[in-house]
This record gives sequence, structure tokens and C-alpha cells, in this order.
Amino acid sequence: MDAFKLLTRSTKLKPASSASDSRLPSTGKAANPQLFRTAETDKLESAKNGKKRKRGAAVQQDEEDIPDLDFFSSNKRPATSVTETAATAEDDEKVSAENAASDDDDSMDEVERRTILNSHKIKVTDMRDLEKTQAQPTSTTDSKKKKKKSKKEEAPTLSKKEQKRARRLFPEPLLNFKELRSKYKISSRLAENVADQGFTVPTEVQLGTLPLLLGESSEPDLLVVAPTGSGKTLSFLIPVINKIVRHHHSNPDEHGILSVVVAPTRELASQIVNEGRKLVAGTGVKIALMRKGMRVGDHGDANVLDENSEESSGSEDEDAESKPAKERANIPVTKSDILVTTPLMLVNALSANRTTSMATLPLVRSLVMDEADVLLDPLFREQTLDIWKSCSHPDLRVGLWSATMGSNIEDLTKSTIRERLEELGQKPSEPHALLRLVVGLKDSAIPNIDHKLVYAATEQGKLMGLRQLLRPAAASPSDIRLRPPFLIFTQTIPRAVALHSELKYDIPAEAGGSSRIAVLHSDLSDGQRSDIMRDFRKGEIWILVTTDLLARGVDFRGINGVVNYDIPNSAAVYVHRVGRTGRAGREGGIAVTYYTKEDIPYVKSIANIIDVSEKLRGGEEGDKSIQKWLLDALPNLSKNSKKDMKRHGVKARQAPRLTDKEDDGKGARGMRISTKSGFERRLENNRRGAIEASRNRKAAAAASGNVSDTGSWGGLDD
Ligand SMILES: Nc1ncnc2c1ncn2[C@@H]1O[C@H](COP(=O)(O)OP(=O)(O)OP(=O)(O)O)[C@@H](O)[C@H]1O
Repeated sequence: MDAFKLLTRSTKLKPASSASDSRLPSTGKAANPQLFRTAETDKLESAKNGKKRKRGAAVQQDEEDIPDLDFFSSNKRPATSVTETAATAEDDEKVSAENAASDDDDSMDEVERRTILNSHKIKVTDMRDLEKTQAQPTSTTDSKKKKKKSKKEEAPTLSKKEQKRARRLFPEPLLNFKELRSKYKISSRLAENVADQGFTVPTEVQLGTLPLLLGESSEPDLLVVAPTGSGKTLSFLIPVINKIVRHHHSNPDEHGILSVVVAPTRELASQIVNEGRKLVAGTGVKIALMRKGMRVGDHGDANVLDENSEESSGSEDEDAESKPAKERANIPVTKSDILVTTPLMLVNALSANRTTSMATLPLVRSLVMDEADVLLDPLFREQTLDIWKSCSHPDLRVGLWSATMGSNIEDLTKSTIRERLEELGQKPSEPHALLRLVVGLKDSAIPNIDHKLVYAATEQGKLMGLRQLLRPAAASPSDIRLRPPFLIFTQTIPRAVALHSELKYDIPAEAGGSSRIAVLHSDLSDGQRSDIMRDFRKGEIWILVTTDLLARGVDFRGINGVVNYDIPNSAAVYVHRVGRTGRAGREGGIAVTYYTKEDIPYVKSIANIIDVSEKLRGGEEGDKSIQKWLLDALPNLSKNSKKDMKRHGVKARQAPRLTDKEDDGKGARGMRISTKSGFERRLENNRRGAIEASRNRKAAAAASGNVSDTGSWGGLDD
């Protein structure tokens, strides 16, 4: 079914197979998932891969490997029968002699490593103090060690620039997924599961981080800043799972939670579990979503939940609360190896809803913070740090992942690592580094989507613009053409609800009517949220109105666009919201941002992000959507106003009474989401009042035994 055609009710539109359509993310054709590469590296990588591969070849191979998709079908290949058997130690040692021999042949010299990493815009930095860096160099190459040694002698006189250079590392990149097995010797079952996903080319973040986390040198603590949709989930899950497979072999008697993955929303946590389940199949590793009532932590009892039964139930979102009270009372301790959770859920479980001190998670060796900058933002900071500190094993490694990360997060990470070890009074069994890996430009939006910053003057203007997107036939050729499925972001829940009720009858009945548009926010029940997510992924819902709840991490592969109906509260939020489209390098996604008079003071940071993204993309100056004159004309925002905006959004939109029914306050009037005139609204209110009054009179008459409506009419309310 062509959603666009149905929405336009037009037969004159180009068929879906036209050239421009085939570039849409929802067409399902896989793009090259790498965002940055040059012809030079292509040659070098091809030579290293032992075969000639042109730039297009990777794309072509991907296309062959990944079947055509519906809007949102998951990236599963045709099911391979994977039985849930535990991997054996023998299995993992079964690396062919040929592969082992090829390791040496494949190793690169520093120039090659530099060339590849630079062309992919991957920058690895040692974050420790320079003295420590020099005392314990992370193993890259001999020449690197020598270089650091010589730097050590110069350390006291190094300029800032030289210090920066001294901290740069050029570790070996991952050239293809086969190397995971041949070079890094990951569990063969895990390697098969990765291959089953149909991925052939590692994305930049995978290319850079997997060798660091799987290599022979001591696993580092890692801060990763990489673009939205660049495959960070796979990058942290593969090493975590592999580490647990190894752990099971070396410590067969130690059972419990070995890894914790923290994510800011339930939707993201649930998605990580789903991705994890594909990867753990047959490895003996168990992954579970933290649910209300689940008991975790060191409570000193042995009542253990068999997660196998949970896996086979297959329901990602079923939570303990939905179970009968009798069953709930006996909720046992989870037996998962990997627990995926939101911060509050785990903190509540570890502290009996903050009534006791935090229990510990003594076996956890890996703590992953997905969307780390928001987890360490004041909103979640206390909870996240509590979880971090409850992981009491001295060999804990942390990974902080996001598409945006301020330097305050780096400082907080350093100090927390130090404080935690001081509090523990124990040292890790081997020294390890804190590294930072950045892909592309820090805190920038992906270059493979089109950004449209649209001045709509007023709230009414925004609504009219949005309606034009819903009825594209009415638009002129120069107008933005955004094909469903897409997401619409608003600043607050009441605005999302109001916008949804305003738009829900705009979809023609023959296109599915109001069932095609839905609203998702945190005031809905868990069950409602899961249902909407499922229907949107299945392509039954085409337009989803939401808040920043879905701004981060959530991966809908086939989203064609994002509409910022209300401007985002910060540049970082913009990066994340628009990153819901253009996943894994897909071209053709559009990000439309409307702004009004009230928004002008806040637009510059967004315009800057768009400008940088367009520069990253290259192309002619004239193609740019943000012209220099606009950037120069937009006002700068003071630090305090930025802070205020980040916390509260545009003030005028905070007013809670925004629906037609509730809103008669003068302050919020300009921000009302409605195209009806004041006169129409008054008439509607009066009609509603008259009906209500008539109903009351009838009820009163019925109560007094007189059913005939002889009472005088109270008139129209105003
Ligand atoms: N090597 C690859 N080749 C092709 N597709 C990939 C590859 N790795 C991951 N993907 C796909 O890319 C999409 C985005 O991945 P993921 O959700 O991990 O992105 P992310 O970096 O975590 O994004 P965000 O910052 O928005 O959370 C997923 O659909 C995933 O299956």
C-alpha cells in the first residue's frame, strides 16, 4: 500500500518506484552504513580485505544480503534455526589455523591505521592524565610506545597542542565482521548471530570500538560519541556478550547479573533487549528487561528466576505488574546475565523503592550507559551514579555511549571512576585506560538527511504547514514533500495530545482514517505504549505524534522524516530527534523544523547544527538551507537562557491548559493548537454547554418524576 498516494488521494503522483522514492529510508534498500569514507581508504581496506571492492560494491552486497522491507520490519534475515544450546569451550577455541595465520598478515602499520581512522573521521583519545598515559601506554604498536616514552621525558614542557597529540591513539580498525571471529576470536555462535543480521560492512563506530573492546590489551573504560543510527547498540552488545561467554567458561559456577545496560526510556531499554536476544541465541547468555517487582542485587537469597521461560514467552514488555498479585508476591531474583533497565527501575529494585540503602551488584563487570549524556544529566544523574556505585566489582568497566556528549560528562566520568575505586578500597586486577572515541564531529547531526528550517510565524502557521505535509497533493512542487511514516515532536504532553486530536480526522477514510495517526507519551500505560510502538513498527500507524520520550535511541528503520512541530529545547535534542531518520546511512530522510516569532531567540543553535551537517555533507554553497545572512541575523542566546530553555522549553508553551475544551486563558491563547477561529470555538463551547444543560434538565425532571421537558431554556453559555 502506498501511504503517500492514499493520503494525497491523487492518481497523478509518480509511482513509488521513481528515482526519488527509491532513495527514501522506507524503501528498505540498505545503504552503505558508513557515513564517512574516502576512495583512498576504500582501496586500502579492499587490499587489506584481500579483495577489490569499489565504494558501490559494499552497498550492492548489502542490498543482496538484506531482503526488501516493509516500513519498519526488523533487520532479520530469513530465520536460521538457532537452538538455544550453550556454547562449548571447544567451540570457542575452534578458530582455524588458516585464520590464525592470517592475523599476522592482516596487521597494519601505523600509517595504514592512521589513514583508515582519519578517513572515517574516527578519533581515539586517551583521557587519563598524561603522566598515567606515559606510565601505562595502551598497547597499540611498538612505535606508539616509543613515541609515548619520548613524550614522557618532555611532558612538563608540552604545550596544549602537543599534549593533545600525545593523547591521540591509532588502534587497529575492524575491516569486516569476519575478523570478529578470525582476529578477535569471539564466540563462534555470537559471530554466526552477527552474520545472521546480514550486516557486511561495519559502521564507523563498530570499526573503531570493537577492536578496542575485544582486543588483547586490557579492556578500557570507554566514552563513545558517534552519530545517531550508526550502530552503537551492536558495538556495545557484542563485547558484553562475548565477555560473558568467556566468563561462563572460566567461572562455570558463578551465576548472576554480569552486565547492566542502562537506557533512559522503557522503549529504548526494550529495543536493546530485542537486539540482544538476536545476538545471544545459542550462546548460553541470557538477557532480560528489568521489570517492576523483579528482585535484583545482593539480597543474600537464592530464589532464582529461570529466564529461559521468559525468553520463550517472547513478550518484551510483559512486566511483573501485569501478573496476578499472588504470583507477584513471589517474584524471584532474576537469573539474567545481562539486565537492561531504566535508571529508576533498577534503583527502586536495589533500594526497595528508596526505603533501604542500595543493595550491591557484586558480579557486574560491564556497565553500559546508552544515551549517557542524558543519564548523567541532572534529571537522572543521582540514580545513574547510584547504580554505578552499586556495581562493586573492582574489575568493572564502564561504557558511555551517545551521539552527543558535553565535556562535563567526561569530567564526571573521570571523577566517578576515581571516587568509586577509592570507596571500594580495592584496585582492579590490571590497570586499564579511559579512552574516548569520537566519530565525525562531536555533537553534530547526521549528514545524510535534508534539514528544512521553516518560519511559520504563528502557531496557526505551523498547523497549516503540517496539514500541507499530510495532504501533499495540495502542495506546490517547491514545497516540502514528506512521505509517511514520520514522527512529529511537540514540547509537552498536552501539546502532543492536542495536536493529535486536531489532526486525527485529517487522514482520509480510504487511507485508514484516524487509526493511522497516534500519540505516544509517558502518561500512557506501559501496555498502551508497547501497543503503539508495535503498530508503528508494523507500519499500521503512519504518523506518530510524540514528545522527547522518543527523541533518543529508538530505532524505526524506515522512518522517512521527522517534524519538529515545536522547536527542540537544545541543539543536542535536535541532533537526537532528527536522528530518528537516516538510520544506518539511509539517504532521503527529511527533518522539518517549524519556528514562530516566539522561537526566534532559540533558533540559532539549531541553525548552526544544520549548517555543520550540510558542510559535512559537502555540495554547493547555494544548496544549503541555512544561508549565512540568516545565521548572522539570528540572535545569540545567553548561557542562562540556554539553561532555562533546556529545562523548561519555550515558556509560552508550558501552559498546561491547551486543548480547546480547557483553554480559555488569555496567556496560552497564542500557543493553542487549533485552526478554528475564536468565533467558531465560542460557538462550539456554547453548543456543548446547551447540550450539557439540556441533559441536566432531563435528568432533574426524571428525578422529580416529570419527564416532559417543560423547563425554560437556560440560553447559551459564553
Ligand atoms: N554494520 C551495519 N550495517 C547495516 N546496518 C547496521 C549495522 N549496524 C547496525 N545497523 C542497523 O543500524 C540501525 C541503527 O543502529 P542503532 O540503533 O544501534 O544506532 P545508534 O547508534 O544506537 O543510534 P542512536 O544514537 O539513535 O541511539 C539499526 O537498525 C541496526 O540494525
